[in-house]
Amino acid sequence: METVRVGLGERSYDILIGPGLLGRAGGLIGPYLPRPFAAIVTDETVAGIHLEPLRAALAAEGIASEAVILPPGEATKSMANVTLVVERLLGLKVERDDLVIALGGGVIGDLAGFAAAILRRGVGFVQVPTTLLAQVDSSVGGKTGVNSPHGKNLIGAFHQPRLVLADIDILATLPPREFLAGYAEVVKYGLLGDAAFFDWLEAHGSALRDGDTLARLHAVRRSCEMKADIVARDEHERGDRALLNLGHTFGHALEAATGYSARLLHGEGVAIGMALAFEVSARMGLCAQEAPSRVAAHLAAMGMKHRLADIPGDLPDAEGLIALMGQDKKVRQGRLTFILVRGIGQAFVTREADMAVVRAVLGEGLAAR
Ligand SMILES: NC(=O)c1ccc[n+]([C@@H]2O[C@H](COP(=O)([O-])OP(=O)(O)OC[C@H]3O[C@@H](n4cnc5c(N)ncnc54)[C@H](O)[C@@H]3O)[C@@H](O)[C@H]2O)c1
Ligand SMILES: O=C(O)C(=O)C[C@@H](O)[C@H](O)[C@H](O)COP(=O)(O)O
Ligand SMILES: [Zn+2]
Repeated sequence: METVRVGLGERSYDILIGPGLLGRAGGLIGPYLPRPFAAIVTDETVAGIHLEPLRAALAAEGIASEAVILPPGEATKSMANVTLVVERLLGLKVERDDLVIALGGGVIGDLAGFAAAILRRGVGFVQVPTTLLAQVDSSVGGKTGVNSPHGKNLIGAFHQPRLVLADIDILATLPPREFLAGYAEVVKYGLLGDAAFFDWLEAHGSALRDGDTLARLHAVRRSCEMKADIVARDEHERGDRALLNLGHTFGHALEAATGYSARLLHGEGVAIGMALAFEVSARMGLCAQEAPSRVAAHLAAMGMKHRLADIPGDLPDAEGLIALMGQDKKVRQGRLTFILVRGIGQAFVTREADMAVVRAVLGEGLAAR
């Protein structure tokens, strides 16, 4: 088992990464519980595979548990479900000092974390991420929340978990499409700040995809190290943390345009958004033209969606997509913020993107559909 520490003063916590952690959950979570009880929030798909092993591991250490089970999918991340979860947790008499366990992907982690943040004005929670995306990204850093009809993640709170348990073995049951969507956020770390990690992913991405445990362990650990470092520097996204949003200004607009449906998973939108951010950067003369080609080549080699043409069904035109970006949380004084690049591993945050270039890149991508 490896440990990555998120250094946030009195809100610091450990990310434990390794195989077989779910079976040890009772022993690992027990020390954080004031009484032998935990409430678990999960979704139907994850519950069918991993809930009973978790409950058995807790019971083995004398910890009783109750579960709240939601439907799977991005549409679950709504205020209606926050209300439902909070009311169920209150019904279970979850106390201020109890812990909520989020067992699932980013949808469950974001929603359960937000429910914990507002329950009795804040109870603690533990992340047990079950997707690659959640292990490398959403379970770390304390961004919790849900979508609004106005846009992605617009309602939420910063609420750090007390502990993250990333069991690598759990990824064995993840469908390939979900694995690749999570892999987009892994690639993001290389592209935003670690060119050597991107080199490593080019060499080992297929082994990782095909189930190599050591490769998965390395990718999850390196991703968590990078995220922990950025979050410790800028917990509330006043500056550098926005680097973690590489590809997301585009990606979130695409998710809104596809109705938060199975047409486009979050990670798929991020992969396409990163390819667009690299293309915009090259056209603005910020980076060499080889950079977007290299990014697109790796995403394609992994079998990932990486072009607007890869999204099924209708999409708004370029103006429509730019209008959707208007609700992005990084908008300041009406100006869009983009994460652009000077090369692989050299991302930066800017409000000076050339909107004519953005419009042209979107227009060409849409025309190729
Ligand atoms: N808070 C953050 O910092 C942050 C970071 C990145 C993404 N996110 C959010 O995360 C969400 C996406 O998360 P996600 O990609 O994990 O999606 P998800 O939570 O919808 O999970 C993907 C699908 O896989 C299923 N699943 C989960 N684990 C499984 C397993 N081990 N075996 C089989 N099936 C399994 C789920 O039931 C679901 O159908 C988005 O809402 C995104 O906005 C948040
Ligand atoms: O942790 C962060 O900060 C991120 O930006 C990570 C992203 O991968 C993630 O999708 C996050 O939820 C996006 O945040 P938002 O503030 O743009 O909604
Ligand atoms: Zn993301």
